[in-house]
Amino acid sequence: MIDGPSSLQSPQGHHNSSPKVRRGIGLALCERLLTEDDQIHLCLACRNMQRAKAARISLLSLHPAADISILQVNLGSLKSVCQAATEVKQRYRQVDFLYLNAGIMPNPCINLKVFLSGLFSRKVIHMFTTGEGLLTQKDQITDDGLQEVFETNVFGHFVLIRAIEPLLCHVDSPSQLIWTSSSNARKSAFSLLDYQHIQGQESYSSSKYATDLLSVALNRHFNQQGLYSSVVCPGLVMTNLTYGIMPSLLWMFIMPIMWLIRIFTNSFTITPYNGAEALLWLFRQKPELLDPLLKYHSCTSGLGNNYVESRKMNLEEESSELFYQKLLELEKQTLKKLSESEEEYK
Ligand SMILES: NC(=O)C1=CN([C@@H]2O[C@H](COP(=O)(O)OP(=O)(O)OC[C@H]3O[C@@H](n4cnc5c(N)ncnc54)[C@H](OP(=O)(O)O)[C@@H]3O)[C@@H](O)[C@H]2O)C=CC1
Ligand SMILES: CC(C)CCC[C@@H](C)[C@H]1CC[C@H]2C3=CC[C@H]4[C@H](C)C(=O)CC[C@]4(C)[C@H]3CC[C@]12C
Repeated sequence: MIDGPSSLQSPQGHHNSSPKVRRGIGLALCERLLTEDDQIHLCLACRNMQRAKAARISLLSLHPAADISILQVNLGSLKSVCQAATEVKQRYRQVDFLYLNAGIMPNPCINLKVFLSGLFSRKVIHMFTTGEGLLTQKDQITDDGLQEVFETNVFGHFVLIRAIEPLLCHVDSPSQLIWTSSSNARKSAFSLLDYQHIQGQESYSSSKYATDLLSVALNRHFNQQGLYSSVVCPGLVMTNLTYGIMPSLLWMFIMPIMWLIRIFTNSFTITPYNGAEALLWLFRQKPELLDPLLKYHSCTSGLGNNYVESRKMNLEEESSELFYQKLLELEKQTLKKLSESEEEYK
């Protein structure tokens, strides 16, 4: 099951208005998974059913015999997540792989001062690899009263996992959670006291660090029950997310520079196909043999060859446990509030 695989839309964002299709990492992953094994059953969990249907049709055009179903879920709404979980429990007995791919970076803004000073510093490659300190976002509050980036990128996924736990936990045949995190995840952007990132302007960076912490905690709590979690960084990929940072024309303009930078960094994967490398690699691994403290990076060499590199995450296991406990508490509160408001509505 894969959430956030759709992203089929015209470059302007007007659905169905243009035949030009822009793929995200999720859809590229689906194509690569079906090429790897066309016997699998794929369930695409998307917020927009029209885009989900278009994604399904596009996958079927390449793999006509594939078994693909769709499911509606908006990770920014707890009600929708709970409804989706109920539907999953009705449809399936076991989920072998859950790709937690959906993610947002709303209203991004580039800090040109940081960019220019980074350009002439020794940290220039690090800056291009991680985007550290270069981007700020304007977050908003969802109907559940939570920060949108936190709910969409972290908490919605967490509630979904918890709600379908029985389908994921089978000691005799392990299941895998695979999160699309980022090298933009930064410890200093995250605080346990403000884990939703209400106060700062780097909600994306904070949410991806939260993802890394959560994955470590999930391994500690669920490995013995046959559930394993890993995090991936797809590298810098041209998708709706990056086209939200700068207009396509500007990206086109700086593309030759990016090809040049590719000689010095392996993180400019650029295409969704390349970006999905580590996600696909994890599909082939025995989860019991993976180190929970590693992040798996999709890499593309200057000559365009894809490979996977693992790097140790900058986190402490105690913080991951504290964060996990905070999420459990928040889940209890928010689900209680949700059921109370549904009772009231009846
Ligand atoms: N592109 C990059 O350079 C990098 C991306 N990533 C991560 O990769 C993942 C995929 O992003 P990418 O393919 O680049 O970008 P896209 O914007 O193309 O894909 C994001 C996906 O998430 C879905 N989504 C967003 N909000 C919700 C929601 N509330 N409920 C359900 N689904 C939702 C989108 O659905 P819809 O189709 O309806 O918009 C879309 O399918 C993200 O987690 C991102 O943070 C990490 C590092 C770098
Ligand atoms: C002003 C221009 C001429 C050039 C600006 C370039 C920047 C906009 C981009 C340079 C590096 C990019 C990024 C690096 C890491 C990505 C990370 C892995 C992710 O998850 C989301 C996107 C990135 C932060 C991405 C964003 C654009 C850059 C900062």
